[in-house]
Amino acid sequence: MALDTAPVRVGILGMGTVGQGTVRVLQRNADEIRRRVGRELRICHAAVRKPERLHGLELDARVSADPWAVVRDPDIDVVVEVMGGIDPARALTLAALESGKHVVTANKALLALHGNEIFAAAQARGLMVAFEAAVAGAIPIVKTIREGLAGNRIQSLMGIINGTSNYILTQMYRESWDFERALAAAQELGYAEADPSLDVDGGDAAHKITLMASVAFGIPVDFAHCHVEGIRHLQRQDVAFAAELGYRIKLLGITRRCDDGVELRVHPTLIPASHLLASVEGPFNAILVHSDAAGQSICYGRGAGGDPTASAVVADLVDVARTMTADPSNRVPHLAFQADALTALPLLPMAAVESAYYLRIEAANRPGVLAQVAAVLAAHGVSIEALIQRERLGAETVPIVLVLHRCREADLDAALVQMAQLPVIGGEVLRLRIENIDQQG
Ligand SMILES: NC(=O)C1=CN([C@@H]2O[C@H](COP(=O)(O)OP(=O)(O)OC[C@H]3O[C@@H](n4cnc5c(N)ncnc54)[C@H](OP(=O)(O)O)[C@@H]3O)[C@@H](O)[C@H]2O)C=CC1
Ligand SMILES: N[C@@H](CCO)C(=O)O
Repeated sequence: MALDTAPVRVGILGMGTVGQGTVRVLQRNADEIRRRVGRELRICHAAVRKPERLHGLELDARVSADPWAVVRDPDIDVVVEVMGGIDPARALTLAALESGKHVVTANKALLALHGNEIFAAAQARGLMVAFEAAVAGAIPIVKTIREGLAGNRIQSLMGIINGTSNYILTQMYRESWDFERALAAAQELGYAEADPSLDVDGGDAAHKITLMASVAFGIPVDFAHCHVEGIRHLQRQDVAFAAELGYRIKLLGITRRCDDGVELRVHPTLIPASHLLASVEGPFNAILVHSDAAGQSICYGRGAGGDPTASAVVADLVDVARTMTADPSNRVPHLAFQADALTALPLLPMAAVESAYYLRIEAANRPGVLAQVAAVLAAHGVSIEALIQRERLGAETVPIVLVLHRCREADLDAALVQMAQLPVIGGEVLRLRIENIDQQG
């Protein structure tokens, strides 16, 4: 059969960081891409709300202020959605599919919340929704899981998947900055989302781990059951105590297949300082995959930025261009498993999770306190592995840091409720989870 050599006609929604990066990469590598695909990927129509922000980018395409003009353009084969947000991105994506266009998107929030609806609409029409750029920027983790590890039973994924929070935690460790100063620097450097609470409160990482869990385990997208904690409440002293104990604190997205279902969670986590993930610093991302045949694999790279994210957008465009004329049933399924083989495994509540823990307790500076704390923990079957207590001469309260052996989170929850009632405990107890990565799957 002769190869179709007509240009693939691309419409693009949004011309910000990722949109401009996509145009740059398509222009810079046009020859290389054409050699790979056998045809040109041509941006024919772009939705640009503020042309003055294009910084001299030359766009040889029709330009409309209204994104609907791109979606309704009958001369477009693929729509790239890099506007972000839910509305109108959701309606535009569904309308693009309705009118027979494939979609490439970097919008993790949209897919984490509305992915099931969007993938079903695409499936019903034999169209592709490609989303490599939505997870960990340049790192081809979706392709790795969906295709490279397709022969494996995947057991767990654990990733540093938010560059902003990783940069903040790195600066808190390396420079002893407090959270606020590190966040301001991350914003200045352009790592943070338009709304940085998505980065520092864990929402962005939760969107990404939710999508990865679906691709790894063949489950529908279920953001509502993802447990999410961010890093706002961490203090410099926690980063320092963790280092003293031989750990680094990272905001991790974790998903793990267990006997009773699937764990899906994002929270700051202590990991051994000697583990490869601990050395992932600044805005970089890395994902550790445990699978039965391959064992452990790590993917590392730039999780954000115009050109790195465009790398993933363009790779998706190449995939779409290569298979748009193929029988849809012969394409790689959106979520790695055939749509009728997705299984809604139960997503486990945090109470059912087992973990080791770090506790920081602000306690009265007087004898007998430790004994009371230990007694409460023991009453709930929770045992202490290590302890740091600093003398502060004359101070009313002192921090006590405990490392706890693995226990069920429900047991620790019950112990913390009881501990909060001890008159010697001042303020909230900080609880962080510890993943001793090398020792568990
Ligand atoms: N930046 C990054 O490193 C990464 C981003 N992503 C995702 O990529 C997407 C885009 O992010 P990014 O490029 O950083 O965002 P930007 O804010 O830089 O760009 C978004 C662009 O879309 C435009 N836009 C938004 N709404 C509309 C609308 N209704 N009509 C027309 N134009 C509109 C904006 O215009 P205006 O300027 O007028 O508001 C802006 O030019 C998001 O989903 C993000 O989560 C994914 C991975 C990495
Ligand atoms: N704000 C995100 C961009 C990439 O999704 C981050 O910091 O990782």
